Amino acid sequence: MNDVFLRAARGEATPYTPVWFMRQAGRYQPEYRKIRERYTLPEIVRHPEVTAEVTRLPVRQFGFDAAILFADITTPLYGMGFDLDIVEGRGPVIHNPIDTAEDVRRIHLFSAEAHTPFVLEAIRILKRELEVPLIGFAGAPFTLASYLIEGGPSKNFVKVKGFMYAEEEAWNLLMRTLTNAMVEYLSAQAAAGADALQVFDSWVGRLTRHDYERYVAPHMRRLFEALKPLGVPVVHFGTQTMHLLSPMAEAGGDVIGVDTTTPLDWARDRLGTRPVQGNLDPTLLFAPEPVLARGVEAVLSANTGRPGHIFNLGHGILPGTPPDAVRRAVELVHTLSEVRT
Ligand SMILES: Cc1c2[nH]c(c1CCC(=O)O)Cc1[nH]c(c(CCC(=O)O)c1C)Cc1[nH]c(c(CCC(=O)O)c1C)Cc1[nH]c(c(C)c1CCC(=O)O)C2
Repeated sequence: MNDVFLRAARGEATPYTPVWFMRQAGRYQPEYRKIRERYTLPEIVRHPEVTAEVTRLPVRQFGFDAAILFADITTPLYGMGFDLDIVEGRGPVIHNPIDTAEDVRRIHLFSAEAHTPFVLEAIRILKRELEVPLIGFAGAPFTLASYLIEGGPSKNFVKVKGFMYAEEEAWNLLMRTLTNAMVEYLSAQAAAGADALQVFDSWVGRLTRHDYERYVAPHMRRLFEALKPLGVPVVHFGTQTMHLLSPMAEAGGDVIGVDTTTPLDWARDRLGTRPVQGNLDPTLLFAPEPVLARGVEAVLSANTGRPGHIFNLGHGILPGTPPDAVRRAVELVHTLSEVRT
């Protein structure tokens, strides 16, 4: 197996910089769009063979050094009693959002075996066939709570923050409930064979540092503490989180995911030897080749040759990204990083 990704995640020196992209499987691929003509996203996830095929596709096509399990951060929410749809171009929409403390108490206890057996089966299939490490993942409690309380994607996060400020006790119960569910979900993924895990706290950067420390950090600390015995590296990722780098790193995660707005060298200087993942601007994949090459080079040099760098985008691949640019970006990371080490 190609274990360059896992070595970098442990902070070890590697012959070249490993690369994978968040949302590397998706609508920018004609092959994925073809599968989507027959299945909706939740249907793909409920068919382990189809999930395995969609997960493998970008690895085979573009030479990524890791695969990420095809699912969504909303996948475990159905079993917890939420009724939701994923609306194209918009994101998850919850038909029975959380409004009151009473709604929090009604959330069902999550069981990975009972509610997401198809996810575990897809992992087992993939582990038999993949030649690169498989990354399992889950949404972080704050990001999940933001969908559950807002009822869908949000711009200003007024409802979720309003609930957090006004109903602190119910908020903490919700965060504890989501933390326990995600520990159960991620532990089951690791037991099924996932080689690494990523926790997506995509929207946490919209909190002030003070609010993060009060309302989120204690739960994140408990989450990462509970994942430690699994013995697999865990990536902790958020976007627009430059002001949260220290408290997020302190909360946990073996690798810190750095988004586009946080300079990688600045992050590395503050994280010491802790491995980092990131942070090419996803829009550079729409740029002329020399501009893309310059962008890749800039990310590699911001890392200043230190071990423990996993190349990624600063956030997910955008719809409409040309597949050839993805292929070229992977090649550039491999060839340019090989020269430097
Ligand atoms: C916030 C979030 C979600 N989902 C996810 C996050 C965290 C990462 C991030 O911040 O980008 C995580 C996610 N979603 C998906 C994956 C699969 C694996 C991979 O990275 O290749 C992963 C890791 C599949 C998906 N999840 C979704 C798609 C879109 C495709 C489709 O409908 O086929 C895919 C491939 C739907 C989804 N699901 C969500 C959104 C905002 C959307 C996009 C809506 C749209 O643009 O139509 C919620």
